[in-house]
Amino acid sequence: MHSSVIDVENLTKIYQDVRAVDGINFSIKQGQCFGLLGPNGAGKTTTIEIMEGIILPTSGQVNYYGKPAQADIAQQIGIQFQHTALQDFLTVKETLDLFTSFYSKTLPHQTLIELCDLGDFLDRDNRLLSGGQRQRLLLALALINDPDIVFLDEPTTGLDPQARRNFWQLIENIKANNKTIILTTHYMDEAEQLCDEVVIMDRGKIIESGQPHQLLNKHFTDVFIYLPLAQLPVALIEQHKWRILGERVEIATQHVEATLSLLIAEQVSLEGLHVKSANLDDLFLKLTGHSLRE
Ligand SMILES: Nc1ncnc2c1ncn2[C@@H]1O[C@H](COP(=O)(O)OP(=O)(O)OP(=O)(O)O)[C@@H](O)[C@H]1O
Repeated sequence: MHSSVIDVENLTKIYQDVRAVDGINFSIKQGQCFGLLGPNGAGKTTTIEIMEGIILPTSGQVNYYGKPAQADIAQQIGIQFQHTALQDFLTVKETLDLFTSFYSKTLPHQTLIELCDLGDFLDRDNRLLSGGQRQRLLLALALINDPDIVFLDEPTTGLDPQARRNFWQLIENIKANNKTIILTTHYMDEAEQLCDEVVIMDRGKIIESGQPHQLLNKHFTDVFIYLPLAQLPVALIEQHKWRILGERVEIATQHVEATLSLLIAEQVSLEGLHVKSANLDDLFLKLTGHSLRE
């Protein structure tokens, strides 16, 4: 059996003078949540639309289970698009009925309702759904044909923090069913929470790839300790990199325990102390020199 579900090989897409995707390669394994990250215009949507068979590449190819994707790939995958128009004047339940009629093989409605937590608003008109409810319905529609591979294109953009976290739980539920998930997102906390592996794209190229925590360990050795400025620990700053940020001092250390022990030995108050490791936002900034949300 072929070990990866999807192999993207030397994929390139050129629009007039724009190399939207520029010779990228990656593989996705069964059951992984795979993140495609990058700023606006990096080439993420173009890449997943080629993978979904919606647009053709200029060169290169996408293999599913070791073979070039066939024309009927849409029947085997599930897609949650960024901007799906839902039919007005239909309820959530009627929308499930409508989409069920498009496929020969479908999941029972009760399974979809439980998996995507639709029970509270089944009889509500699509136009009256909150942002989070709408995304949950769109997720159910992406799962309706019980696909093994699910594409989620920025599924939590525009949701409030609570709705985002609720949605993450649904994605975890889908992962637990051994589905392979391809996720694009602007939110680095989301990628860190959900993705087993990520590729970071910029200007059509992959600039880094791997497991989020491996990437962070590879690129960052320092952990940051923050203290109120009034507690500026003189003994400590002699031995560490540090800088003042407004009302706080930031101390960089590679040995958190030793640094904290030193603080305690110096009888520095730990009131208001905060410890932070680098995250994928920091990594992106380091790799590209600009922030992901610019
Ligand atoms: N149909 C098209 N014709 C011409 N240029 C295009 C077309 N589609 C995309 N592009 C260009 O290709 C580049 C990559 O776009 P793409 O939408 O894939 O980026 P993205 O990473 O998905 O961005 P976003 O996060 O904003 O969705 C951009 O410079 C974009 O302007």
